[in-house]
Amino acid sequence: MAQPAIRVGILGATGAVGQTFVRRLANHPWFSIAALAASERSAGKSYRDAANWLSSRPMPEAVADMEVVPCTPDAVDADLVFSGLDSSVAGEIEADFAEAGFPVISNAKNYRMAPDVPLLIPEINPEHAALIDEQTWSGGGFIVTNPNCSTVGLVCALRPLVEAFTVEAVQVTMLQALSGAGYPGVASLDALGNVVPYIGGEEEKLDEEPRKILGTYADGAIQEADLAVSAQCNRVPVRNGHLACASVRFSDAIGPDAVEDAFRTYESPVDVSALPSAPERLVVVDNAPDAPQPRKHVYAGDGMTVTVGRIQACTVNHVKFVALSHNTIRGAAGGAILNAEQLVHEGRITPAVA
Ligand SMILES: NC(=O)C1=CN([C@@H]2O[C@H](COP(=O)(O)OP(=O)(O)OC[C@H]3O[C@@H](n4cnc5c(N)ncnc54)[C@H](OP(=O)(O)O)[C@@H]3O)[C@@H](O)[C@H]2O)C=CC1
Ligand SMILES: N[C@@H](CC(=O)OP(=O)(O)O)C(=O)O
Repeated sequence: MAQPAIRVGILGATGAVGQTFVRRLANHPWFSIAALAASERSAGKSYRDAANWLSSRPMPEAVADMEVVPCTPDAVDADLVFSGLDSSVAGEIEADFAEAGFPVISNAKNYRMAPDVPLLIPEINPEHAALIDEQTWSGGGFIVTNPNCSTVGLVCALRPLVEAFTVEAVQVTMLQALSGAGYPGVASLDALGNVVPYIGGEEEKLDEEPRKILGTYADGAIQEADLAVSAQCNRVPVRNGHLACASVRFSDAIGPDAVEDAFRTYESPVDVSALPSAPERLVVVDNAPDAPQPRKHVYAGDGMTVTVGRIQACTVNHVKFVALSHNTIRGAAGGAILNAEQLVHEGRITPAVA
């Protein structure tokens, strides 16, 4: 299907996540970048001067000379906005845009657990988008969020298991990349040759977000999944890629072969061929004894596929495995762009009529 051109704004465009939005939207087949917005510190400057460009690939020419505008609805002329805003300001600014009638596709944590806000992964819970109809912003806009970057990898691996079996409990140890802390992030003397077993607020998000994502939509609300998750989160000296070392307890004695089969046969409820950012497979299994590794596997499916390996029987729970996801692509900007594609595909976002 030929898609109309949708003009997008990026809130927080100068930040680490904002730059990933810029890179992945620069040549997008449906979306064109119409506005780059950031704080008053950046507004009025060219994007080239305002952004401390972090990627090893060059800044797209088409945005380098665009003027950065403030994060206010009257300064942004677009059909939708992506938000890579710092969470200390995202709550208020995203609300202003929703009030002004914008679809807000947010990567920030502020509204994820709000009862009327979808916490969306199209290949897992596309029906949760119906929560948009429960939102009551005066200007008719809405907010849709994507999960925390560690939650994403874990739930993509859990979804095939929840569909095939009854999952009772999950114990997960996360090894999280430095890029998750943004730039400049963790001090080099803390990061180098070290592991920091604390990421503020992260374990709580992993305990609660999966229950909403894997929950059931009915009559304008989500019934959370009955599933206990206990997480321990560590910052490790890796550039990109969050590794989840998980063990799962089922209601019955499910073994590793059945779990591997569930990963291999999982079919997304949406037609992924219709969505430009969707990978062919949400989850792939790699049975090499030393897979998955951030350096070798993090760009599976252009950073949108989760790689699972080390699937084994567990003597405490039933089965254990390791799942790797790209934290700033599937776990942030790539996931948000995929959400917007799904909402366009469903007809919930359309270009404004001039
Ligand atoms: N890094 C990652 O892997 C992940 C990050 N996230 C989340 O994404 C969000 C952004 O993270 P990250 O990109 O690392 O953060 P950065 O600090 O790199 O970027 C923050 C952005 O917010 C803008 N901003 C800050 N204050 C204001 C303000 N008062 N008004 C308008 N804009 C403002 C900044 O603009 P300026 O440059 O002008 O200051 C910048 O564009 C956070 O909510 C984070 O928790 C989520 C998942 C993964
Ligand atoms: N806390 C995550 C990144 C992040 O900002 O998460 P959230 O989107 O939930 O605020 C990490 O450190 O890897």
